[in-house]
Amino acid sequence: MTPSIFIDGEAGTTGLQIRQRLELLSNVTVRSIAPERRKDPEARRAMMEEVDLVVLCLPDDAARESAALAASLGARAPKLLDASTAHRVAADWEYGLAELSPEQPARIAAAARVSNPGCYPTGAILLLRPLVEAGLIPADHPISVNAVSGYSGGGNAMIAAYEARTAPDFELYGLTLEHKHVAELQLHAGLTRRPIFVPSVGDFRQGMIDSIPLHLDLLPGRPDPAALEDALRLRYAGAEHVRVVPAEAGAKLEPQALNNTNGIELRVHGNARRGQAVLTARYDNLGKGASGAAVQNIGLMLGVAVQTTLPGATQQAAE
Ligand SMILES: NC(=O)C1=CN([C@@H]2O[C@H](COP(=O)(O)OP(=O)(O)OC[C@H]3O[C@@H](n4cnc5c(N)ncnc54)[C@H](OP(=O)(O)O)[C@@H]3O)[C@@H](O)[C@H]2O)C=CC1
Ligand SMILES: CC(=O)N[C@@H](CCC(=O)OP(=O)(O)O)C(=O)O
Repeated sequence: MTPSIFIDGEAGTTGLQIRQRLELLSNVTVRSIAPERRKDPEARRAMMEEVDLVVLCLPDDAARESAALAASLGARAPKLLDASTAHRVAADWEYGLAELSPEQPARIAAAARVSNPGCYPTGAILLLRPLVEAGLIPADHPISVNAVSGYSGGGNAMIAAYEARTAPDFELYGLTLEHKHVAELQLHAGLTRRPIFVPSVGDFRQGMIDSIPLHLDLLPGRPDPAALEDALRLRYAGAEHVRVVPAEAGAKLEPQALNNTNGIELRVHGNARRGQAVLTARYDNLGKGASGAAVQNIGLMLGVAVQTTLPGATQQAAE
């Protein structure tokens, strides 16, 4: 029998994108409840009892409630994949970033509860963790992450505001330095010092860039940009969805090139003479930043082959 999946919150931005990707597969069945009962705990609990895996695409509090509903089923509880921020630093949930380490795919496959990574932390963690592990960046180094997202990152409410033309063309936010992604970014990048994180959102639907400036003369051994790029290349050799791309001199970077794919491009833009570098990660906030990664995790958790890119997406070398 093909494994079955219930998406709790399937009408939301992330839920819809996961559903679109799962509809391409013949080796899983997606089950739904009547739209008018989507917030009814009894209907959700009954559906949870019948499926192999539940994907939570809900606001954080609703995700916690839904996880508790599933736990109340005891031995009949399905596997859970949570797309919200609620469980990303919880010790009893596995972190669903398959490229976190060579062991992570097997850990995700074996876990009953997996939290899907946040959109912004995905790029920053993939850039920083290998460099911290290689000793090129000390764990307590002061790190700043600047990022820009398409407006779909703010879910249905932000999409409606941009489409009604009532939102600004571009704005910085998170300026209290308390953004919900910082704890996750710090933990999974392996940093002991809390990074500064400055997100921003612009008038385009989807696409994301994280960028991390570095003064190379403050790093141990004063590495040149090529040493950073080599470490990333070594770490992601053979990774299906991560591509380390040489930065071209004078190149510009726009955020939408990988939209609807599950790919991510990492670059080291360096100036050896100035002893400076900027690390960048470019991806789709709804792809590798959310639903693409979720479907990748579903494949691992259910042991089935999946397609993580939407049809019609520009085929990227990263895929
Ligand atoms: N957008 C993005 O780029 C990303 C979002 N996420 C995460 O995914 C989660 C969902 O976000 P997103 O899809 O953007 O949000 P949306 O606002 O687009 O969708 C949320 C969905 O959840 C439903 N919902 C809300 N409360 C309940 C409840 N108590 N019971 C059942 N359903 C409920 C909403 O229904 P209704 O509208 O009727 O209230 C809506 O359909 C969030 O935790 C977010 O952090 C993760 C990665 C990226
Ligand atoms: C533009 C925008 O508002 N983005 C959201 C992040 C997206 C999100 O909530 O998703 P995850 O935590 O699940 O990745 C924010 O900054 O809160």
